[in-house]
Amino acid sequence: MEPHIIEIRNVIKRRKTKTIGPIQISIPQGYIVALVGPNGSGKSTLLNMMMQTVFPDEGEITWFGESHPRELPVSIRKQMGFVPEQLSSEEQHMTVDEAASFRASWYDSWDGYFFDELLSRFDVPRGVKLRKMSKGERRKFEIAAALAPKPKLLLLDEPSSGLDPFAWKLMIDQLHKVMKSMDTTIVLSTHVVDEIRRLADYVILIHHGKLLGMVEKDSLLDNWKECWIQGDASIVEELPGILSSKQETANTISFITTECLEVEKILQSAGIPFIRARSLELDEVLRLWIEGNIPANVQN
Ligand SMILES: Nc1ncnc2c1ncn2[C@@H]1O[C@H](COP(=O)(O)OP(=O)(O)OP(=O)(O)O)[C@@H](O)[C@H]1O
Repeated sequence: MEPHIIEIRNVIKRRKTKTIGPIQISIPQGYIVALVGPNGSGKSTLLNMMMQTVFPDEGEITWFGESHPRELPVSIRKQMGFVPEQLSSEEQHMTVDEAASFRASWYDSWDGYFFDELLSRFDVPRGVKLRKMSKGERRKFEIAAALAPKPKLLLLDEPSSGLDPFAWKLMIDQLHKVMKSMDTTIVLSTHVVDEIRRLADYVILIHHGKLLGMVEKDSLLDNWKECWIQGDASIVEELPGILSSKQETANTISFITTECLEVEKILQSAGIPFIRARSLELDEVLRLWIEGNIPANVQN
């Protein structure tokens, strides 16, 4: 069985206006997992519970196979990096160099050369206090500082918020690099479809605090397709995962399926070729999933 770096079992967090959970997820080691969902769905709350800056009201979380319901030991925290939604208040009054030496003293694995290289590639001014920086500059500092200790587990809350396109591309490249070279597991919340497409191995979808499931991104893109074949509605009625269909011409019908790989096999054995097939865009898939259409191979 694949090792899991974090396991979340029946976790519930009650907020004033919303309950997040119950949530049950296992994050596989060495992958990038995108946490996706509309505003207020509970992504930041979940990341904060994974970092133990928020405690669940019910359920259990294990890190590297260990449960620490009261306090995460320093030895575990040192293996984790976190870019929260908001910059921590104590660092706001520090310059980049002060904040970096504060973090370097805490993380044994801090790689100062890597940090310096990232800062210069991101073009972050060093002598300025963090609170006086632009939103994007601060974000770039935070990403560089989270990557510098090369953590085993990296939690990123909307990391690209405020980044310009050049910094965004650099961030994507660096996350790939760290993941590959250090076998780092990355969990990131995002609203950016291109970020999910470029980075994620798995997608977790949350809506109104409820977990809708976790699925391999490639399986979503390979299976959720719009297809055109020769035939009529009677053929489509027999196919799995059909969400909708439309008679395009007298003998051409188009349909959307969530199980294209299976559909392809069935049509092949019936000798019916695809005229054309196109993968749905990720945002279309996520919308249809939120509307209650469950992907094949979903884990929940
Ligand atoms: N500290 C808090 N106290 C009370 N309610 C909170 C608190 N933090 C979050 N909430 C509520 O919990 C719900 C989930 O919020 P959360 O920030 O986790 O969502 P999100 O998915 O990260 O949203 P966004 O995409 O807008 O960042 C929201 O309804 C929010 O109002």
